[in-house]
Parts: sequence; C-alpha cells; structure tokens
Amino acid sequence: MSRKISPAELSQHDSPSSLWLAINGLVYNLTAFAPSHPGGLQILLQHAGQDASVPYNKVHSPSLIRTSLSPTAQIGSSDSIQTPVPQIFSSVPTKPPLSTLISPHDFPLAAIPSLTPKATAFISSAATDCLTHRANSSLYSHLTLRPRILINVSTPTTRLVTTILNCPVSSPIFISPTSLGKIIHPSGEKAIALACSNLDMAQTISTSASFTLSEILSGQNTSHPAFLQLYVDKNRVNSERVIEEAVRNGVRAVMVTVDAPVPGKREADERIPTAAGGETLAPMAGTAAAVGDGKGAALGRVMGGYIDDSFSWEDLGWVKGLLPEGVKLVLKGVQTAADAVRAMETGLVDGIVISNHGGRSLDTATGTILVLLELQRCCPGVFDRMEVLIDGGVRRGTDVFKALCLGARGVGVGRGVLWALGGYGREGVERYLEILNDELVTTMKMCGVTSLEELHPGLVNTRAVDHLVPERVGEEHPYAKWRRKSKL
Ligand code: HEM
Ligand SMILES: Cc1cc2nc3c(=O)[nH]c(=O)nc-3n(C[C@H](O)[C@H](O)[C@H](O)COP(=O)(O)O)c2cc1C
Repeated sequence: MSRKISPAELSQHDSPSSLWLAINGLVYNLTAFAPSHPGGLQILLQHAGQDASVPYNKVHSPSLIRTSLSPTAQIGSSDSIQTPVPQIFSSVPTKPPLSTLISPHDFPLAAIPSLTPKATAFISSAATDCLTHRANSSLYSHLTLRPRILINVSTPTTRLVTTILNCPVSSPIFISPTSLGKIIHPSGEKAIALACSNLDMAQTISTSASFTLSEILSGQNTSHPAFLQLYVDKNRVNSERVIEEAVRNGVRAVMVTVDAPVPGKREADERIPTAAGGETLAPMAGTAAAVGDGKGAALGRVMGGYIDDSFSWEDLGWVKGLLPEGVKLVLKGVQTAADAVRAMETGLVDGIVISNHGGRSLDTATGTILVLLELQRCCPGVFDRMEVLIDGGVRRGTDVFKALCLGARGVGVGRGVLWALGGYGREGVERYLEILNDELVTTMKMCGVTSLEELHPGLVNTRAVDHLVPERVGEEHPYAKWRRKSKL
C-alpha cells in the first residue's frame, strides 16, 4: 500500500531539484526524468507540485508513465482530483500488436517502453527550448482546408504515384535522413530500406547511418529510389569516397545538408551518457571519433566532429563535379527565399529541401511551412527551376496534403519513421507509411481531388499565418534600418 501524500506535501516539490507530480491518483518523483522529457522540461515545471492528470492525459496514454519510469519513481498516492481519460492501449505494459496502431501518434507511445532512454532522447530531442521543433508541426494546424463538394471521387484507386528528383515513386512522402539507426533498432537503416522497397517509396540515407550504403542497398536487393544525405567531411577525400560508393550503389541524388555547419544544442540528448560505443556508433563515413568535450553527450555532436564548417557556396561546384550525369544535387536545409534564389542562380542545384533539421539545429528558426509560403510569395519562379521538397513537423496526411498544395514536390518524415522503427522494425515502418498514405488519400477525396496534379494553393486557407510570411527576397529587415557602423 503506497503512502498517501497530501496536496500540501506535494506542493513543496515544485522545482527542478525536486519535481513531483500527481497523475491519475499516483504521485511520481520526476526529478531525474524531467530534463530529458521529450516534450520539454518547461511543461513539467509548469505543473510541478500539483495534480497534472489533465495536461498529461491530453497527450499521453495513462499507461505510459507506469511503463517508462522506474518503479521507484512512483512514491505514493494522492486523492486525484481528476479522472483519467480512457486508455488508448491496455494498461498491461507490453507492446500493443502493430495492427492496433491506427494513428501516427500511437507510434512513439508504443515504442518508448522498449527503447533505451538514450534512444528516446536521441529521437525526440531538439535544439534548446524545442520551439522550432514544436512550431514545425503546430503551424500546420493553423492552416485550414477548403474542401470542394459534390465532386465524383469514386475512382477506386486514388493514385499517389509521382516522381521525386526524376525517380518514379508510389507516394510523394519520402524518408528524411536520420543517423545512427542501430541505436533505435538492430536493423536500423536496413529495415527502413526494406520497408521503402516494399512500398516503392524514396529513402534518404544519412552520411552518419549505422551501415554502409552497400549493406543498406545492395546487400538486400532493394529496388526503391535512394538518395545520399551528405555531411561534407573536413577531409574532403572521405566525402569523395562516400559519394563514389553512393554512385556505385545506384543512389539517384546527393542531398548536402546545409543547416548544420555546427551541431545543435540538444539538451535532452546531452544529459544522457552514451553507454554504447564502437560499432553501434560508428557512422557510415567512418571518420568520426566519439570524443567527449565536457559539454554533454548528445550523439549528433559527439559523432559530428568530422563535419566541415568551412563548406560554402563556392564548394558546390566541387560536389557537382563528383556526380555523374543523372545524379541530382540537392541542398537540404534551405530556410529563406534569398537562399532558394541563390541556389537556383548557381545553376548547379537540381532541388532544395526546405528544412530546419526538425528543429534540431537552430532553435527559433522559422517553421518550414512558413518558408514554403515565403517562396510562393517572394520567388515563385524557383518552383519551375528546381524541385522544392520539405520536411519538419509532418505528422498527418493533412500536413502532407497542405505542403503539396503549397508547391512541395515531396514531403519528408523523420522522427515518425524512427518511432515506428524502434517499436516494430521494418513492419512498423511499413505500417506507419501506409497510415500516412491512407490519410493523404482520404484528405484528397474529402477535398474533391483524386490525383496529385489537381492540388493547388487554393485548397488551403493560410490567412492565420500570412502576417508571418516575409514579402520580399533579401537581407533587409522590413523597417529596422539602423545598423552598426564598421569601426574599421
Ligand atoms: C514518464 C512520463 C512521460 C513520458 C515518457 C513522456 C513522453 C513524451 C514524448 C515521447 C513526447 C514527444 C512526442 C512526439 O515527439 O511526438 C512528449 C511530449 C509531450 N509531453 Fe510527455 N511524457 C511524460 C510525461 C508528461 C507529463 C507528466 C506531462 C504533463 C504534465 C507531459 C506533457 C507533454 C506535452 C505537452 C508534450 C508535447 C506534445 C506536443 O508538443 O505535441 N508529458 N512526452
Ligand atoms: C534522430 C535524428 C537524426 C537525424 N539525423 C540527420 C542526419 O544525419 N542528416 C540530416 O541531414 N538530417 C538529420 N536529421 C533531420 C531529418 O533529416 C529531418 O530534417 C527531420 O527529422 C524532419 O523533421 P521531423 O522529425 O519533424 O519529421 C535527423 C533527425 C532525427 C530526428
């Protein structure tokens, strides 16, 4: 029988050094867990020393807290003032059967109990206060749809078939590159490749993948389009070797990541020591040594020491020169109209990915759907000259639909795939992607369209965010004109 804790005693524990919460009649000591909470420390502090059942139940299954914290974190009971909401999953702390997962949101909740705390923090963490991470997805909810009615949408197959970077694919949704897949599932990127091959969807493979490109692609006879994500190595010869291997393995595009010249500060990940070493952490590039620098243990930073922060516009010609005819050059991480135009004007770039690394690089950077609108408003010509792809915060088929209507050729998903991989391996990734594709088809039909060619901006009402979208290309602030004078 657990100790009854009074509201007065509970209220004493309302700080980061002693953080207790009452949830659904039980009191938990979250002091150790709070700094790594994937939803951020702030929300827990806001409710510290109080009954947090309502905010908790709004976003989490009642069983999550029981299955993810150590039993010693449950320190007593309270007279809960709030009734728990119905459970999504059974209270038995086992993984629900994959067939019972019906929402993309089910995947993190199902995966977390079987992931290590480090893997959970690695997937869910984002830069500092996670504001860009949250804005990426919350901005989609401010865009509303404008369905057209009384249109015959009875066609048995609403086809999502399209091309991304000239590659035929079964869906405009593609897999964004994520590193160190083995930390999440023993088959890591290999499982994602098989899922993509089975579904005929495009996969982007990170330079920091846990397996080599030939292990991921040729080793298992996959047939889907694959792109290489490239972090340029301080030692350029290493990058030349990686590109050469990619070309040999049939990759169709090289996406150079340009939004992370230095690693982001991901505090949830920094705080959890890296238990695993050696093989699990060895990236495909094979050049990074896991060196502690006293700043924490975030995997991206510890492993990313090889990334060349001097890489600049002048170096794009060098990458282009390494690519045979037909292999596209793409910049991943474009965040302003000015840089989209600059990329186009180089004449070297075939596509861009509007991305902020899922909010993992620079916190308070603009949510990606706003950047897509900025391109529409300031430089629509880029859509004719380069393929514009987007990722960040895409959680639902409606999000994919909105991005496609607003001009994106392909829409990338990062964390969602990783939760699915962590919980259920290849089958999980397939089910997750199928759910997203189904949601996209449903949204299309509800809006009166049955093919991707029919999508257009008029199907989305963007007024709630239009005031946030810059009006012209350029460096200048719209009205703040005073600048520091150079002392020289
Ligand atoms: C052991 C306990 C908990 C675990 C394992 C946990 C886990 C998580 C995870 C994995 C996410 C991110 C989901 C995603 O990336 O899509 C998240 C977000 C969040 N969590 Fe928790 N959480 C816990 C406790 C709590 C509590 C006690 C509260 C409320 C007081 C809370 C409120 C939130 C909120 C508001 C978000 C953000 C949702 C969003 O931005 O979409 N969590 N949590
Ligand atoms: C665990 C993790 C690892 C990532 N690793 C890389 C990487 O190696 N290279 C890269 O360009 N982007 C990387 N990203 C960023 C993703 O490619 C993508 O831009 C982002 O996850 C999209 O946002 P979403 O997670 O909200 O879908 C990573 C993201 C996550 C979550």
